[in-house]
Amino acid sequence: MKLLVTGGAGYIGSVVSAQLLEAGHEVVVLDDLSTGHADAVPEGARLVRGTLRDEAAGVLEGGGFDAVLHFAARSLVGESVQKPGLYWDKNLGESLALLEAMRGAGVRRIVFSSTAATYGEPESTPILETDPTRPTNPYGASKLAIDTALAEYARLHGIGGVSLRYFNVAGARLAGDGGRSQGERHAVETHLIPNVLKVALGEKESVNLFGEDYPTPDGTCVRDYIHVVDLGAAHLLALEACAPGAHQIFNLGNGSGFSVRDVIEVCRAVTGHPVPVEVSPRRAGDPAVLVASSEKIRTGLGWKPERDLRAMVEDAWTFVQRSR
Ligand SMILES: NC(=O)c1ccc[n+]([C@@H]2O[C@H](COP(=O)([O-])OP(=O)(O)OC[C@H]3O[C@@H](n4cnc5c(N)ncnc54)[C@H](O)[C@@H]3O)[C@@H](O)[C@H]2O)c1
Ligand SMILES: O=c1ccn([C@@H]2O[C@H](COP(=O)(O)OP(=O)(O)O[C@H]3O[C@H](CO)[C@H](O)[C@H](O)[C@H]3O)[C@@H](O)[C@H]2O)c(=O)[nH]1
Repeated sequence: MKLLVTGGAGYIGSVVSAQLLEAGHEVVVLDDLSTGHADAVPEGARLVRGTLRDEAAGVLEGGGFDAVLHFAARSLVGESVQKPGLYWDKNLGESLALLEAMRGAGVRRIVFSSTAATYGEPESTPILETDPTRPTNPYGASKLAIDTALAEYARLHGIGGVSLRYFNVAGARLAGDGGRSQGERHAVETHLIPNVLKVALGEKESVNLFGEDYPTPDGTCVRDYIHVVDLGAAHLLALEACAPGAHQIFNLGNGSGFSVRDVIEVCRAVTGHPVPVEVSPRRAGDPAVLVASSEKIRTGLGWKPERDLRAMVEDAWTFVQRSR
């Protein structure tokens, strides 16, 4: 297939672009490089630099594209609380421009990066796709609005859409001899594992642990971590599953929860560094427990994660060491 990958210069989009190329697809990346890196775009993919609003229609029109994989977004929860307008504009507004561009060009399949943040504070665990969606911040609300728009474009314009609701994505794609590995390198890093690894690298003295008074076994937040390569495999299946006129939603997590202390322990074991911890107050808006039921994608699309938390930390650790 000929595919447009929005956000393909970012962490997840660059990994999935490499997997798509490996599977024999043709890839064009559209990215404004607001948080991505041109050199993360894998060899063999063409990069068009620009926003969805400015460039999507021009790229898609007459381009012979079969489908779009839509990763481009602003995704810092804290920033979204400070600047809700930016998140509505950049996430919902630019996604609507993309959907209109697809409609104009007759491209009918889209796989979209949705998020666990659409659920907000869950009522029960593990979270099912049918559970209530009550986002607690503008980031999650803007992503939920895009899911809703996709359902309308499916119903009214015959688009085939799949929303994948990622839980906590981690790890890296390590390339073989001479190839370029891809992983997380955000200028503003809020995610737990890369922040712990910065301590192991000696770039930070200690890791902040945001809250140890949660109603969880060790008092720290519990999350469901998924390896970025397993996540990518789900995109290939989702692409095949796009059916005109239907919008489907699947959770994407490994289905087991690890506390912040568990994660730090695994990082200590992998790096051999003691990783000092500084306990700080809770981070605003963090739910105590977020664990996915991934039954629907396992039975519906035959997806199965193959990599555990230790593999995620090992690959992220190899990546950051190679990137120094
Ligand atoms: N990382 C996670 O754990 C996680 C969890 C849930 C959902 N997601 C979603 O997955 C997607 C990818 O996340 P990531 O961690 O790779 O983020 P990232 O910031 O590394 O990648 C996003 C990419 O999109 C580009 N971009 C942003 N806005 C754009 C626009 N309007 N036009 C063109 N390009 C634009 C950026 O330059 C960047 O390259 C996002 O949609 C995010 O919301 C990520
Ligand atoms: O330096 C840090 C960073 C994080 N944490 C804690 O570690 C856990 C995981 O935090 P991350 O920032 O790594 O991930 P989140 O669970 O906050 O975020 C993930 O889920 C969100 C939905 O809730 C969004 O989808 C987001 O993009 C995705 O990365 C949280 O309890 C957080 O408080 C720390 O203690 N110290």
